[in-house]
Amino acid sequence: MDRWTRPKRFDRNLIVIGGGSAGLVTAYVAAAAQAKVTLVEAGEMGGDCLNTGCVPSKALIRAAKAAAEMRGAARFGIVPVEPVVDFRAVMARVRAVIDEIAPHDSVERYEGLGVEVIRGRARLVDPWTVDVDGRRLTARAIVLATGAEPVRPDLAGVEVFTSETVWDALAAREKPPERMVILGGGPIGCELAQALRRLGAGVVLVEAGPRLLPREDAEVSDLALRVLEAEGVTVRLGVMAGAVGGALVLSDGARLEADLVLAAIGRRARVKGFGLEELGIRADRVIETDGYLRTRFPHILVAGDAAGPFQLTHAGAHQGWFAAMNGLFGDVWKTKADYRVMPAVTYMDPEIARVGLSEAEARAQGRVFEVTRYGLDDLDRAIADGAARGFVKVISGKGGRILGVTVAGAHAGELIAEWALAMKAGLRLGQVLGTVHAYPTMAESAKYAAGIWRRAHLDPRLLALLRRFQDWRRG
Ligand SMILES: Cc1cc2nc3c(=O)[nH]c(=O)nc-3n(C[C@H](O)[C@H](O)[C@H](O)COP(=O)(O)OP(=O)(O)OC[C@H]3O[C@@H](n4cnc5c(N)ncnc54)[C@H](O)[C@@H]3O)c2cc1C
Ligand SMILES: NC(=O)c1ccc[n+]([C@@H]2O[C@H](COP(=O)([O-])OP(=O)(O)OC[C@H]3O[C@@H](n4cnc5c(N)ncnc54)[C@H](O)[C@@H]3O)[C@@H](O)[C@H]2O)c1
Repeated sequence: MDRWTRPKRFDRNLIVIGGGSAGLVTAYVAAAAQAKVTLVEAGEMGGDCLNTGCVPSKALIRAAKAAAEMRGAARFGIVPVEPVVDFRAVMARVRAVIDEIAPHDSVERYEGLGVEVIRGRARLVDPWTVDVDGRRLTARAIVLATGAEPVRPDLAGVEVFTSETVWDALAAREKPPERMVILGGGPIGCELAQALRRLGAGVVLVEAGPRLLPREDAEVSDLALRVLEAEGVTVRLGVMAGAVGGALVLSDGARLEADLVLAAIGRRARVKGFGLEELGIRADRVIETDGYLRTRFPHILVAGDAAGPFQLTHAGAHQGWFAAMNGLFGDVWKTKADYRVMPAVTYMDPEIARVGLSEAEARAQGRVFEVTRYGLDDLDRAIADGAARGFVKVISGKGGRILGVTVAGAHAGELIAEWALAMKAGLRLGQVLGTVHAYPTMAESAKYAAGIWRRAHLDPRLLALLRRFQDWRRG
């Protein structure tokens, strides 16, 4: 720190580098706190989520669902049809959805909220000064919200696309690829494998580890595998892809012909080329921070994918509040980023959603816990909807304290919100059970899961006593 002299005055309270979900929220929160804040974005406003991540993937998934419903209509007594997929029109809609959402993240919107937005590449010159294409700005605090980029596999001679480039490659095609290889069975790989398969692509999904979605419990991975295979995705587990003479060859010797190779093998923080090394700010897969999101300089903070560990849009937005507050007020008052209740959803069909601990995580942490399962094949609404597959799995502690919930099933991404609220509010399973849920809804699954937990905790002595009492009352 002694190498640099702190300016006596600053022209801004806060500079935010990066206009993705994390940077946008950071800037907005700072402006709401009446700070003079400047947001610098080198590429597209909205970052990864809007332009190459959540939004295009969810739009594609919706089109794929329409195709799957047409194929699967027989179970409703409707003659099924093989959909004619106009792939150009599908990709045009994906683009149109991005364009329709773009105003939410636009320069105009944020300027209206009191944020100064500068389009250009930012570089840290010293711990308080940012250079944007030759223009120097100073600020009391700086938030790095520079996001993450896809990890690229070492496949010499093979053209490999990533989530950053695959959308243009798909949009340029008349038809979905007949032979698509997707590397990586995480959320991106699983979501896109199913969606593109449903739209008519031939898909081989290659996962180096022994199961898909390795962050989830094994039964979730099994469900994802069964679903993908049933829909015609070829899943290869436990193999690595390599390149031999420009062709894709798996570690078991299988040679894969591919029209399009997509790597979805993880994402790492963007850390190069904007002055971090020169300031000695350490970074590997993410930029190193403390619990307050501060780097080794307490006034330089990080939010979003660049900070990790979640790499989710709403996690970045959540961190944005802490980064803005700790950046603006950290010298007098600071607060640790709170991750206890962080939902995550993989938008396969059925959706897979979790908040809090998985069973494996509870075990790894040495927690005393119990597992309650409720099968959605029992739920009236799920049966009526032809969606009677999946489960709710609750990890609970003493007295029904909710430690974590996984929901795998139709609308799981919506259902997890109730569990997130329950956890945030410190509600126990008994209170979920005591809440009236409308009939017939998928949300009733929460009440039924809580009911199973309750039944497992009934006191047999009290039941015996009650039985005797009722017998006595009959005379
Ligand atoms: C295919 C796919 C699907 C996804 N689906 C979901 C989902 O359904 N739900 C979910 O929660 N998450 C999802 N994600 C993850 C989500 O997109 C990211 O977690 C989120 O976008 C990260 O936001 P961020 O603000 O941290 O970074 P980014 O959105 O990457 O924003 C960083 C911004 O910083 C800019 N920048 C970088 N360096 C500089 C510099 N030196 N100067 C100026 N600007 C700079 C970049 O141009 C970029 O716009 C998905 C990701 C992918 C790839
Ligand atoms: N619905 C969502 O919330 C959503 C959707 C997409 C992405 N994301 C976020 O984006 C991030 C990145 O997603 P992702 O799916 O790219 O990464 P990931 O890290 O979640 O999964 C990558 C997978 O690739 C495997 N892998 C690694 N190297 C490999 C190789 N050489 N060959 C084959 N497999 C290999 C890993 O074992 C892992 O299963 C995630 O952290 C996730 O949080 C979220």
